[in-house]
Amino acid sequence: MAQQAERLRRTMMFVPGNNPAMVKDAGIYGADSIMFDLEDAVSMSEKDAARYLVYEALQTVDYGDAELVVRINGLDTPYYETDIKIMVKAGVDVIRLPKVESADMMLQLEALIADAEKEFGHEVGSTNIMAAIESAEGVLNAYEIAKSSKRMIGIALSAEDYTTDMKTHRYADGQELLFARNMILHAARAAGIAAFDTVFTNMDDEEGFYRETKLIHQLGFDGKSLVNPRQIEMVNKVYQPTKQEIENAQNVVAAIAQAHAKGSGVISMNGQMVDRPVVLRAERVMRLAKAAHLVDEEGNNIEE
Ligand SMILES: CC(C)(COP(=O)(O)OP(=O)(O)OC[C@H]1O[C@@H](n2cnc3c(N)ncnc32)[C@H](O)[C@@H]1OP(=O)(O)O)[C@@H](O)C(=O)NCCC(=O)NCCSC(=O)C[C@@](O)(CC(=O)O)C(=O)O
Ligand SMILES: [Mg+2]
Repeated sequence: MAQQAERLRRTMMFVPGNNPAMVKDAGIYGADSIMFDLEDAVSMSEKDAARYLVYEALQTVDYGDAELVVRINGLDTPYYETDIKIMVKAGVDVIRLPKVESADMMLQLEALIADAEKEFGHEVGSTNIMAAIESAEGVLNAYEIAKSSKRMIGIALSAEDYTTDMKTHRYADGQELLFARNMILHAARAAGIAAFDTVFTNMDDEEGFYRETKLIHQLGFDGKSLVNPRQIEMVNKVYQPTKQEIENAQNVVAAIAQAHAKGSGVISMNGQMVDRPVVLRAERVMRLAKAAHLVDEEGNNIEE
């Protein structure tokens, strides 16, 4: 079972499952999660080929310590049952269900995954799941979806389909996504799972991508779905803690160590009581700093 809370998922990059070159090289770009797509990036005529290619790649290609996700086809298609079987057989880390509108859909997915885990001798419960919310109904049901299963690692906003459903489209200022982003964030946080923002599809608008990534980082999203490796570095930069944030986090971690050495649960720092949310925030800052190679495994600064 992939580490749920501790795992960083700043970048979850879509890789068209029917593109051999992209599937083979997907691991060289450093995305935290690689998401092989069997759904909307793959035409009807290529569905079997994509499934077979991803099945083979999951078992033969070395993707390093990236989390391996597959977006299967939706429950309203003839493909999803075979997608589930084959991806569980291949040992994928996470199955992402698109166009989710209810908790029942996640329970249906979970039952099919459990059957496949039993069939292929995998530990039942070892495959994580996540939901892509792509419609008004899905947004309104976000909380029930988020808490539908212990396997859930997160929920994601899929704004291309969502804005179509809302009879609008993507604008530069993102006002059309305000409600959906906040609903998905609050649902995920209330359910204790991760929240992922939507893809940004204009490859040439670096400024717009940076602005949108700064906004979703400020709102509290764990990360963003991506469509191109050129976007990875930008997201990692935005999620990189400042020197001051790292120093504060190092002080909190040192204060924890001192308190525990004295057998005390209460932590204080410069006379200020340090409570659980502060400790959790500091631990996340240290994980982000390690991922950005700013500190070593022990949390000590790495001189640039
Ligand atoms: C956009 C473009 C054609 C541009 O191609 P270009 O070739 O111009 O890109 P370049 O930058 O020139 O490529 C430089 C090098 O990177 C390689 N490379 C590029 N992209 C790569 C990649 N993704 N994975 C691995 N490798 C990659 C490329 O092969 C080259 O390798 P090499 O030749 O060896 O140098 C390409 O990126 C692409 O196809 N993206 C994936 C699109 C996709 O998956 N759409 C479906 C998911 S969204 C959706 O469904 C909506 C949603 O559902 C979303 C939700 O649910 O959240 C909703 O409703 O909102
Ligand atoms: Mg979509």
